[in-house]
Amino acid sequence: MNYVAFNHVFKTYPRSTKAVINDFNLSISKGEFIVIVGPSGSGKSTLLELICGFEKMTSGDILIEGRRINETLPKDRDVAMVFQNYALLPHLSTYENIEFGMKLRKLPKKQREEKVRWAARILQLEEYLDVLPKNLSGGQRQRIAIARAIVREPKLFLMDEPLSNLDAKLRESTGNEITQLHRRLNATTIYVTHDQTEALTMADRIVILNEGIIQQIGTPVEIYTKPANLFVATFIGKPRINLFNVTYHTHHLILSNHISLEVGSRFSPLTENGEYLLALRAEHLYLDTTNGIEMRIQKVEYLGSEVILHLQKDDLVMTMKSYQNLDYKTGAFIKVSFDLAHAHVFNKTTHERIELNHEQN
Ligand SMILES: Nc1ncnc2c1ncn2[C@@H]1O[C@H](COP(=O)(O)OP(=O)(O)OP(=O)(O)O)[C@@H](O)[C@H]1O
Repeated sequence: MNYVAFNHVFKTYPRSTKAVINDFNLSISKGEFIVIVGPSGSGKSTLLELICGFEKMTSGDILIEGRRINETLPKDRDVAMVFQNYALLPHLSTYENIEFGMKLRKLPKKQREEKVRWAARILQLEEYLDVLPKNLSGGQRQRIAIARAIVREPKLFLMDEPLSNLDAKLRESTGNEITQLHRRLNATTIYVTHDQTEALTMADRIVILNEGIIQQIGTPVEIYTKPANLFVATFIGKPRINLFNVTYHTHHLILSNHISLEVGSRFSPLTENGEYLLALRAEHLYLDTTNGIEMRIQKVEYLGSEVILHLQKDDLVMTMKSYQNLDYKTGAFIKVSFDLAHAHVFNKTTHERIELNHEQN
């Protein structure tokens, strides 16, 4: 049985004609960590509000353990939310903040204490139990918010950009803590972010949302290596995937500048003289002094273990990642070739992925 299920969920806000959530369908297994990622305004927060019950669906159903929760009051839905701004009570200590919800639910004092101590141990908050939130770091405050959620032992955890107020270093360590905590508690989680790196590093499965419409559902590897459409290909991956307008002609892809790339039978699903979008990630370009296209280095981004080169030849621009030679100079010329075994092709009008023959090169 699906642990959580969304069936044809729609949401249109009053006085609006556009669906902010448009036919959302998703089944989640118990213990899964689902990351919903999309740009600003894609409907991520709205979706969480529908799950909590803070907003009402226009149509559709949400089920938890097979039970329809459409009409269930927010307080009875058994979901716990962790917000980006922590939402801690400023006049209460760490201990009291973690305990607060249990007090409201009138749990016996002894049980409350056991749970606070358990959560504080897991989230390494034991030394801060008497401290007020204002005297703690952002990372510690977010850990209190998570502790407060886990003591509820809810059926479902919802996390709304919990790392977005933290600096880069804390974001990484708190992200790792959330992943480890999830493994330890096996808590079913829906985590919302606009950050594709968080999605790739944390998720069991990613749901990519744009303008309220699911673009793709898949594991991080599936999403990265087989983007379902142009939106997914360009939204996921850093630097942004290279895009080229191409025409397919007698086993060749013709780029702008009339550059012609010979391609094998892998590309045979393409129509003769058809126009397509070719997409290739920066790590799939390589130095090729014999047959490469000569490009000028416009900019060098040195990242320590790798370098990103911004290359140009007339109206052809692309980025290339290099891991071996890191000593490149702006203004120099290099010759590069494409590793077409990793290329993606999209329909120029619908932007949908076209499956190539994967076995052959
Ligand atoms: N209460 C509301 N009334 C009317 N429109 C709303 C309301 N809340 C959100 N919207 C609209 O719904 C769309 C989706 O907003 P939502 O906040 O869910 O997106 P989001 O992906 O969470 O964005 P962000 O990452 O910026 O928080 C936006 O166009 C927004 O303007």
